[in-house]
Amino acid sequence: MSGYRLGLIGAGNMAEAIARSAVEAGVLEAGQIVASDPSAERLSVFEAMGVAVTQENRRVVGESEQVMLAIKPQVLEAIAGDLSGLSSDQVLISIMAGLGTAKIAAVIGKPVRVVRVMPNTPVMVGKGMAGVCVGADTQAGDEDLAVRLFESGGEVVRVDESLMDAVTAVSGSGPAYLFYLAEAMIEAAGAVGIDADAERLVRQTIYGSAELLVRSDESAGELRRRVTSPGGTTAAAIERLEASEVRAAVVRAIQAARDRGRELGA
Ligand SMILES: NC(=O)C1=CN([C@@H]2O[C@H](COP(=O)(O)OP(=O)(O)OC[C@H]3O[C@@H](n4cnc5c(N)ncnc54)[C@H](O)[C@@H]3O)[C@@H](O)[C@H]2O)C=CC1
Ligand SMILES: O=C(O)[C@@H]1CCC=N1
Repeated sequence: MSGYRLGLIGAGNMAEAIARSAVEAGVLEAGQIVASDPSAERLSVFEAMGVAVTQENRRVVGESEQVMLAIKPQVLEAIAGDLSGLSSDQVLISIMAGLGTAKIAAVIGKPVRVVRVMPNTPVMVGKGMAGVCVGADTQAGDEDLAVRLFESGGEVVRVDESLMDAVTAVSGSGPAYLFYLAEAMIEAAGAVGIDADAERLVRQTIYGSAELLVRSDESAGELRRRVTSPGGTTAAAIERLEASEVRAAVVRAIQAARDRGRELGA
């Protein structure tokens, strides 16, 4: 085995964000990473970072201490043969939604030391949230590199694997719910007559509110109540949201995401 510390199978958006934050934080040097992807365009992005690149997944498996699966879950079966060369010395880190550690080992066809991580896209700006769990065949400390990688791009919480689909639904998919809200607020700003400044008003409002939520010791509910003067403008809006059962819709949406994760892993 040659000297790569981390081999990335799949050089897409998440792999790029993870490699960039690891290199920027000094967890790994670019020269300690190799990435494989069928897309020459994606590989050129990694090459520009100083990462070694290849279109052969087998080379990544053969030359890396730890291998990260950053492909779509639907691609795993097609590349199972490429992963059959994994040895008992290697750790396999998976960021794929849905697929459990036992399922991954079953598809590969032998016991594998699988560490499962569910990150999210704010890792691109160093503000990610990742859930981490380990599979049955791991050894003490197998998750250490994964934890350091994802701590370099935000925060890490260790969870039981039974909760990974739930974590995926809450924080993995979570950024999309907030972007959806932003889209709706920008549309609404237009509907009440604001044109050029709509994006700016909404982006800064979400950014400032997120920072307030993170920095404050108060609950989200209390922060909301402080904006909501009795009989005022916010109360009028919240009454309409409650009447539209938006809170229940969010619960159902997160349950649907959790259930889709279970389906992907079945
Ligand atoms: N996008 C997100 O917000 C999050 C995604 N994930 C998980 O991360 C994984 C990757 O997602 P993204 O980076 O968003 O997708 P992406 O589509 O940007 O990256 C996937 C990459 O895999 C490559 N690929 C396709 N077939 C391949 C093969 N046979 N061998 C090697 N590479 C191959 C594609 O060319 C692509 O570059 C997924 O499993 C997803 O569930 C996890 C958390 C958040
Ligand atoms: O939508 C997905 O399946 C992936 C997993 C979490 C975020 N994106």
